[in-house]
Amino acid sequence: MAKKQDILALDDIKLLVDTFYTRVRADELLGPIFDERIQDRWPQHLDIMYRFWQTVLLEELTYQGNPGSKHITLPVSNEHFDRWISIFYATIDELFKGAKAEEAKWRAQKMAEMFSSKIAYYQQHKGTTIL
Ligand code: HEM
Repeated sequence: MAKKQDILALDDIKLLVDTFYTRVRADELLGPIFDERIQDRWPQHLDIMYRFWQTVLLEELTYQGNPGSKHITLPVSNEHFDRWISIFYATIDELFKGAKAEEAKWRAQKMAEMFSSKIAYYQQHKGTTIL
């Protein structure tokens, strides 16, 4: 197998995103939640996620959006975020190695913590957001 490299270009981002969401869709816990919300918009979702990670990791500013608002009403809890993070980390570690690969895991973990606390607040306060 070829030696693992860091996430350096858009093709690397596409490989990461495609591999990760193929696994997410096949996962019995997360797959139905994504499919229920995204339905037939998977090509668009993948394109948004290429842009998101391109902006975060490569500093090429192609993503504009408000990810928090897309997650707040999802029927998820810590269990779902733990699964998301575990699939994401495994995908990164299998495909890449280096500073950007570590940064991707760190960023995802921070966003998971933020989404998870906002969602918990929303669920406990009958639909009030703190966004
Ligand atoms: C339980 C965990 C998660 C679930 C179930 C989930 C689900 C979703 C779904 C269904 C969408 C599409 C929303 C739509 O188009 O209507 C989405 C978008 C997105 N997610 Fe997540 N997500 C999770 C965790 C995360 C984490 C940890 C990150 C951090 C990198 C993340 C980043 C994003 C971004 C950037 C978008 C695009 C928002 C936009 O349209 O601008 N998600 N997520």
